Amino acid sequence: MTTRSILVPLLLIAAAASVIWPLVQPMNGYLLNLFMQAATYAMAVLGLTVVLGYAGQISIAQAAFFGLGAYGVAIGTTMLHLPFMLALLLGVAVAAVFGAILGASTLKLGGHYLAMVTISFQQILTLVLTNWIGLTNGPDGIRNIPRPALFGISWQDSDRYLALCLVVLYAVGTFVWWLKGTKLGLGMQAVRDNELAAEVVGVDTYRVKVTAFCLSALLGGLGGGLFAGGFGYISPDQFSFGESVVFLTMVLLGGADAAVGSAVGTALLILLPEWLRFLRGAYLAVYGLAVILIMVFMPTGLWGVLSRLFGPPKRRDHGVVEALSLGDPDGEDGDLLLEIKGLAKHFGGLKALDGVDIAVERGKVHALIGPNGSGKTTMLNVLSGIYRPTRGEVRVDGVKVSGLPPHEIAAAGVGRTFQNIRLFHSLTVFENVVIGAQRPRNPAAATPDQARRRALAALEFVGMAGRADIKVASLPYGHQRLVEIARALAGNPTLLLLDEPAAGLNLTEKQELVGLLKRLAHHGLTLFLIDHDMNLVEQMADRITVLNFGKRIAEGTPAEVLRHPDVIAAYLGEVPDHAAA
Ligand SMILES: Nc1ncnc2c1ncn2[C@@H]1O[C@H](COP(=O)(O)OP(=O)(O)OP(=O)(O)O)[C@@H](O)[C@H]1O
Repeated sequence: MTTRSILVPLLLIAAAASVIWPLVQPMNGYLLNLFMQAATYAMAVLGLTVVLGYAGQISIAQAAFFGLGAYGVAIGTTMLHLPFMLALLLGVAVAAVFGAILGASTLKLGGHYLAMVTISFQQILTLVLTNWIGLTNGPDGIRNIPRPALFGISWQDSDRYLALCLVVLYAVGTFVWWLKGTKLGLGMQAVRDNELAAEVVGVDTYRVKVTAFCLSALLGGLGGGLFAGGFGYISPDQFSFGESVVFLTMVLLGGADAAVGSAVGTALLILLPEWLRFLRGAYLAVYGLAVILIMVFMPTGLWGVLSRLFGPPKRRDHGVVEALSLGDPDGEDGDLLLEIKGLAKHFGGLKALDGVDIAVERGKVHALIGPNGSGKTTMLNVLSGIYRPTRGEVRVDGVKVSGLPPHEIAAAGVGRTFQNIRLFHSLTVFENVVIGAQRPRNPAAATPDQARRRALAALEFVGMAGRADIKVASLPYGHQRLVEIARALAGNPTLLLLDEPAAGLNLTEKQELVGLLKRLAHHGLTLFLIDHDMNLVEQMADRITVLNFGKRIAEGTPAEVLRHPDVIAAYLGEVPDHAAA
């Protein structure tokens, strides 16, 4: 029996006991307040687990959303005379709508914009709560907020109301814990670990970030609404910038990427001031020092450290490994799969691609070569949607994809790997590949179960199924390269773009890679690859296109191209006679 298998029932028993306890043994007012605050705060902190822990987006306005929920309940019950549950719904909806507007308007920008905007929003909300006296009663706050009558039971009694809050908290905690393993949750973690790679494997990163932010605001609103009912009185100072920092500290202290971490962090930051009260004047300094020390020495939070003590998670039984279906069963070999016409990409005055035409037949291996800086990676970035072309058109299977965002190009069946491997480093090998399998419109993975089976089949194909439950960051470089290829294959691409797949591999690894690529070609998958290793290119390619200074200078079979005088000149840095003439 593992420590983990003991821990889960223990947590369940503790949760059930904490709900039953206030019902059978009334608590004194001090303890009730402490527990009420912890339970409602923990809901808001769980919201931060979603937005910060899972999706990696910094929000410093959780107290504002908590306040919106609280004022929703306060105004709804005392001024609009709505039933408590309707007022709670109102508060939660207002918080979620503000979350959606704020997220949708800032998350396109990326970087630290969200943090900056949330700080401003937090400050503005505090000002509105303080100064819009007609609605909020200003600094005096709102009193006599009632509690609900639900299921024919009155929850006026504080012990009962606490039990209700705890039930809601555990439901929220279970939801947040469950969310982590869902398609959406894995998408959030992919965004957090590597946003560009997430887009390229088909995650609509903008939608995922806005959803995470909106969910976080909603949970903040829910916590705030129940807080208002719990204390019966609210005022603007309870929802200030300082409180947002407290929420943020709670989630970081507990461990941002686990639901249990939020509970641990909240409990600690609410209890710590009580435990340190005997220090009187020195209390704040010791409190601050304790928080700083925990953060410095436990960057993954208290739960991160504790969960490591329980040992690595059990290896999961992923079931029977299926054979990986590859290629396009509906397509005819020899059809044009990829058509690139007059493609140009300019960076200011630099013409990285300058009117390139390439046609790739279905089921063939097409290589793109050229000296350094000739535009190869730019071509792959345009094909996968990372760059919008300046001019020209790209069609895959007859469908125009140029100008689409990367996740839509992935959905059209274009997979890719990167020269500098881009994996989701904090996830396991299996999770990385499942995210690949979950790309939109993947015919081989319509359900979560099919996606898992597809991921396992892809891992088996590249020889990594035995390492499925290992954290990808702990793998050697060559294996990480294989996982990246498996992630692309799991998405069932009709066209696979490989950006220097042999880069950084030793000789043995290169030979294994050639074997793998040959198996892919044998299965009829169309490959479009860049590599500097001419040996690999010659072994693999049916046709080669050569770029120089963003222009196509040659195309043909390997034998034709590698003898071409312009190609030899481009690689040797000479100007061919006819060009000089
Ligand atoms: N984002 C960018 N902004 C400005 N210039 C860029 C950008 N990306 C690429 N370039 C320029 O475009 C040209 C082509 O670069 P690219 O990386 O596509 O070449 P490459 O053939 O892949 O080179 P290598 O073989 O060294 O990887 C280079 O001059 C490069 O400096």
